[in-house]
Amino acid sequence: MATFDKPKVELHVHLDGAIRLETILDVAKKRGIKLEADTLQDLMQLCTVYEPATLTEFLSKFNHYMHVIAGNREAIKRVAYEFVETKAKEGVIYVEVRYSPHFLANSSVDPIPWNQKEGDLTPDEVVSLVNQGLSDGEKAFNIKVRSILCCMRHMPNWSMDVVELCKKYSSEGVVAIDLAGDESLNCVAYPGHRMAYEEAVKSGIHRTVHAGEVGPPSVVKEAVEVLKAERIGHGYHTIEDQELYKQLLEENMHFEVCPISSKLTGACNPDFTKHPVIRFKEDQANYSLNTDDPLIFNSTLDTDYMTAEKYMGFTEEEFKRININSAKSSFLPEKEKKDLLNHLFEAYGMMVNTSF
Ligand SMILES: O=c1[nH]cnc2c1ncn2[C@@H]1O[C@H](CO)[C@@H](O)[C@H]1O
Repeated sequence: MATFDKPKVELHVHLDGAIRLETILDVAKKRGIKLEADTLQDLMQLCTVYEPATLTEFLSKFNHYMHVIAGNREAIKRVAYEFVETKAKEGVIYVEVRYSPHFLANSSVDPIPWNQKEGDLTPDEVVSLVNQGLSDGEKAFNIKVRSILCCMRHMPNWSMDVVELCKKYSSEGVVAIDLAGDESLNCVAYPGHRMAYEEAVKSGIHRTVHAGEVGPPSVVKEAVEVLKAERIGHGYHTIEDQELYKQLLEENMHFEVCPISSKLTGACNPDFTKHPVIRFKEDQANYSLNTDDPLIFNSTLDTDYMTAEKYMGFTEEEFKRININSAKSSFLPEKEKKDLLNHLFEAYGMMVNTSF
């Protein structure tokens, strides 16, 4: 039985970090792509981070399989659909899933990623395909799914495209923009990212930013002050700047916490009993628990919850509280947010809060 066997909300998970190993093998076979591993076991060995590494080492894992899925319409739709099935099985009733449309394209993207040959799949069509897969999954597995499009830290020239895609596909479930990638390479957001986030503010596109995962509190500050982030991806290192942390607590900033990820990317002390989320919990901060990249961490949402329970003193009450906060901090419109909250209140045996 799951650690917290009740409906859950997940806000921080990468679609391309949540692909099934079986699917990678199967698509590679169908497309005639030679992989460095041809059994599930070997592929897992290749793609998984087992011991605490660095964010850069972790990000290099994507090199082993992204070329299999990228550029292939059927595979992209399939991955999105299967993702929804996985989340439904984990007891998630609402999930916001993120990815970089450029990383899955092989046309109208410079440079073409993963050493692919140029083809005719644009980032725009990638978003449309993912939307179809997610929407088919929503119907089949009866959960609600929305998506977030990622800008990449090292690719500021893609960011304006990303915000335009957010605008274009807002009626098809794209709810926000994100900035992901290697925070340890460059900490200050390039003008390309800043311009994209300014456009997001102007156009009413919601904003989250990976910040303070491995980087210093100044990256979090920049995310909030310059990029106008409404949520912070990870944000662990915020607590090293007490003044900033206090300010964000007062503003009820939402932190998207990913426990297992934070150990294996080297973002946090590998001793879970010293994890910053314990401080978040003590301060009754606004945060969620998430998987981030379950393929690479060989994890599930339950293993993240289990970790929180076993090493961080989480109780059923806290799990309920954070899921309610996650729903409140989701990027759904107010009416849908209320419906989601009511669903949770009912499932948790709580009074429906009409004052919200
Ligand atoms: O924990 C993380 N920190 C920063 N970037 C990440 C993390 N996990 C995945 N990605 C990056 O986001 C891209 C789009 O989904 C992934 O391809 C990966 O490069």
